[in-house]
Amino acid sequence: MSILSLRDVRVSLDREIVHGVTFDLEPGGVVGIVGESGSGKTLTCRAALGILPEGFTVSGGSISLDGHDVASLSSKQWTALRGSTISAVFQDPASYLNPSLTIGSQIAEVAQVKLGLRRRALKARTLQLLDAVRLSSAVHGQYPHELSGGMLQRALIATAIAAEPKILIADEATTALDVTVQAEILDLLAELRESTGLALVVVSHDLAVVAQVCDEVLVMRAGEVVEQGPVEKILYRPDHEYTRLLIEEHESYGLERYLVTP
Ligand SMILES: Nc1ncnc2c1ncn2[C@@H]1O[C@H](COP(=O)(O)OP(=O)(O)OP(=O)(O)O)[C@@H](O)[C@H]1O
Repeated sequence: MSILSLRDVRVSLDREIVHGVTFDLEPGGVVGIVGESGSGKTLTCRAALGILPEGFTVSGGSISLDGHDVASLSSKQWTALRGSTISAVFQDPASYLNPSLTIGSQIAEVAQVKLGLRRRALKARTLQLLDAVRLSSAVHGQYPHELSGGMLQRALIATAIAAEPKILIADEATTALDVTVQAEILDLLAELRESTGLALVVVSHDLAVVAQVCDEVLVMRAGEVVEQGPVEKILYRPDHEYTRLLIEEHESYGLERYLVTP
């Protein structure tokens, strides 16, 4: 059974902005959403997370999260699911971490609130999470300003997976990082998928990012899904002119690295 299922999801403010998104995410699967800025990728993710900005509503379609129709969830039920079933990391990790608390205490706080762990178990879990995101145990006592951008994104991923969610949404999570660090973070996400069965939704304007980690891709433009299918199909035999344009744009900086001749 799909762990996350969107059926013709529409998001509106005073007018409809996202015009119907449909996909199924299986446990351990990876769905990518690619498209230019403003195409509706983030709003789609926020709808799935139940955190649409003020004034926005899911105006059509349905979202099923771990078997629950989210339209019927109370805010208390939503809060319980967020973190422990579905979690997210966004661009600019520094703004999601508290500058005055150590990284260890911020990871521990999530594990404490969501898993109810106490002192010793909490410390063990925090160190295990740092190890899972390939950060040394020294980072436990460090503050956000002491870490590089790549390390901050790893720390944020550790907080996002602290309560053992089944789904992680990575929305432009590697965009601000240089290419090498970006590849390392994508490798980390792939590793977590392998080792924990975490299902991923990877959002990027960069087709190369999506090609590296995804099974299925949705190509969005101006709130519409213009094309959708297995990553090999989209990369090798795109039907839509806009997808071909995205591929051409990216060939200049190395999309071919991810294209394995079938
Ligand atoms: N808080 C907001 N208030 C008003 N309009 C918004 C808000 N958030 C998004 N929008 C509008 O909704 C549309 C879709 O935005 P969304 O953030 O989903 O796009 P995106 O594909 O994720 O783009 P980006 O890559 O720039 O984040 C855009 O046209 C944007 O202007």
